[in-house]
Amino acid sequence: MEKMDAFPLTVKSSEKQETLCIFGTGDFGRSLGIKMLQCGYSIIFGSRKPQMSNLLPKGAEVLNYSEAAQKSDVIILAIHREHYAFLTELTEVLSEKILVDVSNNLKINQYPESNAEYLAQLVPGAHVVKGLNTVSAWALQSGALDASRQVFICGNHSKAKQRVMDIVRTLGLSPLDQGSLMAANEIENYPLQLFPMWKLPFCLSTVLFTIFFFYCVIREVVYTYVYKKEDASFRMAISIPNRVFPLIALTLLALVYLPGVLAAILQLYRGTKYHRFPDWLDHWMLCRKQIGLVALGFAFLHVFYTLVIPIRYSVQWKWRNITATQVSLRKDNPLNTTSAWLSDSYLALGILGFFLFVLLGITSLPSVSNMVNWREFRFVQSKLGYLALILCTAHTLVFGGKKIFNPKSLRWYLPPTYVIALIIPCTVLVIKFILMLPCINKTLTRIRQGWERD
Ligand SMILES: Cc1cc2nc3c(=O)[nH]c(=O)nc-3n(C[C@H](O)[C@H](O)[C@H](O)COP(=O)(O)OP(=O)(O)OC[C@H]3O[C@@H](n4cnc5c(N)ncnc54)[C@H](O)[C@@H]3O)c2cc1C
Ligand SMILES: NC(=O)C1=CN([C@@H]2O[C@H](COP(=O)(O)OP(=O)(O)OC[C@H]3O[C@@H](n4cnc5c(N)ncnc54)[C@H](OP(=O)(O)O)[C@@H]3O)[C@@H](O)[C@H]2O)C=CC1
Ligand code: HEM
Ligand SMILES: [Fe+3]
Repeated sequence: MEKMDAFPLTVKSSEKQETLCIFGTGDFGRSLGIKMLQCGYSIIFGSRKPQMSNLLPKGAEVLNYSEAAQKSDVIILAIHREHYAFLTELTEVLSEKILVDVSNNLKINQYPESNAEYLAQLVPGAHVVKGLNTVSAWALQSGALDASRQVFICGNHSKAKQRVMDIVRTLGLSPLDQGSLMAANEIENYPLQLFPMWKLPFCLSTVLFTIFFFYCVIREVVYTYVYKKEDASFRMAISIPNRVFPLIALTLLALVYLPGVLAAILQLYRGTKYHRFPDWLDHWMLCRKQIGLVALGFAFLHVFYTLVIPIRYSVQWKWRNITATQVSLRKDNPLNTTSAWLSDSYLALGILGFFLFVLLGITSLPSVSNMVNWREFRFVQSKLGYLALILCTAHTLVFGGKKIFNPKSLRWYLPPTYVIALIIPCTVLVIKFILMLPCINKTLTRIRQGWERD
């Protein structure tokens, strides 16, 4: 029985002794060679100085470029684009071979054409396939492929592409076919991007934080010092952040839903949905998820900063003083039911708004969004998202209460932060409300179904 089990295995592994050729004995060539040897391929390196090459994996053969190329019909070029020129001398040997371009550049759009297209021009007889540029030499060697196992592949020759995708799969990675060599440019730019969708929300919150932090310092620390000669600088640790964080959370949440209403206005104005949106609106629409998640982060900060209010020394000191004063003056202080109602309502609105906010965050996790269909996802993201925006806006409105319109709350003409926090959310909600009026909504729906004015 044992022999029967072992038999098919040996056949399979001997079948797999496919020979692959790697040009270049640098970091990437070596790491790839080791990985491929481990996966059962036999490897032949091509090098300028085959005798000089040490540090190469055991079991690999090293020849000069032209000899190595003859040994295999798949050649992986682990060479920088700048050094491709010598390949023109090898056109004859390389004709009809599969050339895998793994190269990256230092900058986005560094050259007019992609490296892979340049290679295809240099060696017209070969089948060029782009791929593997998104895995790092280090990750291949250490086996720590935690970041991403996806490998984008493109090429004009479909058999060549299939062959490379099989190799990628054997290495334990997941190939993703991106189409013809025209996609190479995008594949080469991909590893050069640093969180492109997170840039806007990140910059936006940094700018908002800086501006409003200083705004509050002026209103609450400098103003207090000038008029009351009191040092309120300790407010910079908790009180002021707890004005700025919710302000950013609410503003960013409104900015998630603002592009949707702007798009609707634009569609109504143009009377068609078949015109492209301007680039800025397009980009804004595409990073709404990221803006929303950053907003959620700030909402969490607000909630945690709010939780510690009762245990802060300055707050306890204030309460003790009020109590002591009341005792010494023998003044009693009956419960004001209206204040109790207002205070409880704004807290309840905040908690419910936060709950929906978190729900939105949870449904954006891939494992959750994969479980719901498109309609359900839109329902949560759009309807419940608006509800979250309404609740959070109401939370702030009720918290501000009558003070919002009271000129006494201005300090040096500067309104309190909650007034500023309400501007964009209220604008979005008012426009959304107008867009939902039956006559406007009907036209919008028709436009979105393809109807055109005139
Ligand atoms: C915490 C959090 C997490 C988030 N996670 C995600 C996420 O994972 N993924 C994500 O995409 N967004 C996410 N967002 C962003 C946001 O919730 C969604 O973009 C939301 O769908 C925007 O709602 P909207 O009503 O403005 O949608 P819009 O896309 O503006 O749509 C408005 C209405 O118009 C219709 N419509 C729009 N365009 C067309 C068209 N071309 N043709 C026909 N009908 C059209 C829609 O059906 C909809 O009824 C998240 C937000 C937050 C706060
Ligand atoms: N390092 C990484 O993590 C990754 C690298 N890549 C890509 O892989 C390719 C190789 O990268 P890497 O291994 O890091 O680079 P190295 O500089 O370490 O290696 C390049 C190799 O190219 C060969 N070569 C051929 N002609 C020349 C020449 N004229 N001048 C210099 N070298 C030449 C050399 O091999 P020999 O001496 O044997 O001839 C050299 O070792 C690049 O295109 C890179 O963008 C892609 C993904 C990740
Ligand atoms: C568990 C949920 C929440 C609780 C308990 C809560 C509680 C509070 C409290 C106590 C204040 C008053 C702070 C002060 O006295 O300085 C406040 C203010 C505020 N909250 Fe919340 N909140 C919650 C969720 C949210 C959410 C989700 C948002 C918006 C996205 C939000 C936006 C605001 C805003 C804008 C202010 C005004 C800040 C200022 O200018 O002083 N809150 N909240
Ligand atoms: Fe061919």
